[in-house]
Amino acid sequence: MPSAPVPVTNPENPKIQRWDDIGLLLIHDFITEDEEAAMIAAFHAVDPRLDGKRRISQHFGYHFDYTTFGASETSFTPVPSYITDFLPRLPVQDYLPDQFTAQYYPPGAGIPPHVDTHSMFGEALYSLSYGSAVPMVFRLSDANDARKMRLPRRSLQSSVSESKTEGASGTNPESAATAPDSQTTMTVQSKSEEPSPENPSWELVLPPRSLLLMTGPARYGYTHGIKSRKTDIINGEMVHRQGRYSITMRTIRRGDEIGCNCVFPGVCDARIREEQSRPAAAQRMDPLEK
Ligand SMILES: O=C(O)CCC(=O)C(=O)O
Ligand SMILES: [Fe+2]
Repeated sequence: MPSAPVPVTNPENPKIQRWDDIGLLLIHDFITEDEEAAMIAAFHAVDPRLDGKRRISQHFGYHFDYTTFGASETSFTPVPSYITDFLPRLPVQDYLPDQFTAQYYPPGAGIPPHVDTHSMFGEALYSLSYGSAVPMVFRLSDANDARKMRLPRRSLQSSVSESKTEGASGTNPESAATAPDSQTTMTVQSKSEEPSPENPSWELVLPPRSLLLMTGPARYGYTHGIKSRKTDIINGEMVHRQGRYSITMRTIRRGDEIGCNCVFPGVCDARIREEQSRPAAAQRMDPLEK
């Protein structure tokens, strides 16, 4: 798989790498080793499991509501200080995240490629990595992703693959993979039946203690995911996966802010809702449906 496009590194601060054309920013050593150790201890004080096969998630702040696919206004878990302590260091300070998902990936676990919901969350989407490095796979979305995001949910459920492989779902992983009440390995088609993607995917290694910020195309038009596998090739060397942790941080949109007018309508939940509420004849004429 091709490696990531070459970033620009700020000579005054070599810890910061930017891919400005697609809206990605990676800050190395965003947290200290002491902070990392405290965060891992805090995670396992709540849930001691280390050796399962699946991701384990802990939610803080406003919870995700699986019926509205937005934030729940009634269900709130106080945000621990190990998170609030680093918020003043985030690169975007105009608005701060208020929804946090801490996840533990046992060695081998991944997350299907997806685009996080556009309409319900602000542009800045963060992933803080700790515990160990993992390659994140990015791919500019294509017509196949757009098609999959338009499949009725029931048909997604009924075509769940027997193979239990994680397939590209091009949707929010909260619905496809982490929802406690949904099947965590749901896939639309088995991999062998998948049409080849039009756009190449590439991997970006997320080192432990690094902060990834996705904005613009990286946030709205690219899918991101982590392959489920036991080994990775990192800097040309085969490395056995170790337990990895991440905190995904999002800012909930409320009231009039809910919606999206991005330039990636194919994978935009706001556009899909709009299309699907149009009369059937107008839907048939939609160029995305061709
Ligand atoms: O674990 C990560 O770094 C990313 C998780 C993710 O993509 C998500 O929760 O939407
Ligand atoms: Fe995501």
